[in-house]
Amino acid sequence: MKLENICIEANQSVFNEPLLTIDNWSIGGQSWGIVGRNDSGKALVFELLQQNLRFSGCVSGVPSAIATVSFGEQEALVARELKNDESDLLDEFDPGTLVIELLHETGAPSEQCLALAEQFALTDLLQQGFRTLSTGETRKLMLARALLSQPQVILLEDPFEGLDVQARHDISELLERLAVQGIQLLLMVDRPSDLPAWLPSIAVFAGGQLVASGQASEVQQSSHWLTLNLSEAPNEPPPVSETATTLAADEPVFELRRGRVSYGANVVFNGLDWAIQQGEHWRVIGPNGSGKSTLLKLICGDHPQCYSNDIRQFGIQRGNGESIWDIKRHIGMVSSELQLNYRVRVTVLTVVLSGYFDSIGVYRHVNQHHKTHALAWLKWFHAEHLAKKLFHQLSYGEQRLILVIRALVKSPLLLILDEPLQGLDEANAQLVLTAVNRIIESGSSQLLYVSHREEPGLHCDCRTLQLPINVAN
Ligand SMILES: Nc1ncnc2c1ncn2[C@@H]1O[C@H](COP(=O)(O)OP(=O)(O)OP(=O)(O)O)[C@@H](O)[C@H]1O
Repeated sequence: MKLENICIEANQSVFNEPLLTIDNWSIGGQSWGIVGRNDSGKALVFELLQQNLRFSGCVSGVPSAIATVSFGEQEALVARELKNDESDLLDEFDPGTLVIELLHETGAPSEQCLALAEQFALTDLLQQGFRTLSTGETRKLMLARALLSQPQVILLEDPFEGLDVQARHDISELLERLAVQGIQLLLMVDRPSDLPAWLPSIAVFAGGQLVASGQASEVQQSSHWLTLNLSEAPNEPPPVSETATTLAADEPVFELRRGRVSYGANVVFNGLDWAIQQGEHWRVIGPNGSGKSTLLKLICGDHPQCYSNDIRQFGIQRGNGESIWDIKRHIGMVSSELQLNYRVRVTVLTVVLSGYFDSIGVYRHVNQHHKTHALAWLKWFHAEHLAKKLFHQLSYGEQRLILVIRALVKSPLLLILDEPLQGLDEANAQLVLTAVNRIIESGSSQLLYVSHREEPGLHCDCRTLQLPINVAN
């Protein structure tokens, strides 16, 4: 493959800088790592190779059998599933297309589907609906579908995000074997540390240009682009509001007694006794599918089994007539599910403002104080230039950053960050960690942090809850 004299223009205004220019990139037939900041233009390379947008210049030698594993593909599948959602007709939750059907859709023979399901630890989930899968399970399914389509080239956007340590290792090994067998992989990551060591070549994007490309070892040694651009956190503290807790001194922030969530015979957790006391910060860890997001949904009041559990939080015993908003007003939350569900057509500023009201979109009067404060947060994250843009037009990483800001604006009593750095480049990831560290120092929020990665930049004395927990009755 070869790209020559490429220019992709921004379509809003002739005065805009081009979104991406590439003078000459001989991709050849080998595999590449592609790296760059969230706004570097690197994601457009995938669009270009699939001829999904208008460009000038020459793209040659692109094989016809290309498979893509990206957040965009995942969103498209989620949208398709939503369209087919029959929950209203059935008057019960529609779990969506079965995993086995999604594998068969690729046209691959049944035995191949089953063999790949085995390889991706999906065998136990074959009869489960797409909408019930955990984040990591969904990522594995997307990869399996891509492989079953017999591609010559696979475009992979952040393929390791959301995977547990074992799955990361297994899938990296699998991709390496595929590359050796001659399937060409273009593997895009936001953080240079995520580039697998076995990739023979690396291309670096910055400011809408291809700035370095070649043999991995040479680019890594010579390219200052891989370490540069760690924008400094602002000197001034983030605009944290003071929140006074109204809880009695011995009241836990959250308490679950003998917690149990199950789907038919499938028990996610059982006998889980756990409390977040005032002043405590927690990390919840565990492999894909171990129940981390399920637990967070119990805390946020978003899980149907909230009421069959013994939960006390923010001074309220659940099930005593409280409204969901009585719970949510104490919580600021980021998760992949929230990002997938934030589908209204609104500006970035509106998304940030919706953090004050715990809503998707804003349906209440917004006062000037809220606006000024939201803009101060955007400014702190060097993101004020995004304020008037439409949220759904941002890159995946930019969207994640905006949702983190949305969770922070009201300085919630409980700050729940479920993989907050997914899709963020190194600079934005460090900014988020700095903000979280400072919020914790200020004592305004208690942190509940979920991630498969160790983040040395998070300076927090966290207690750890390890899932799964399944204590027999
Ligand atoms: N409606 C449902 N029916 C059957 N199983 C379900 C349903 N909803 C969730 N599950 C299963 O419950 C398990 C726990 O899911 P959860 O999202 O809590 O895992 P997780 O620990 O957050 O995983 P990840 O690290 O991949 O995000 C998963 O195996 C998932 O497939």
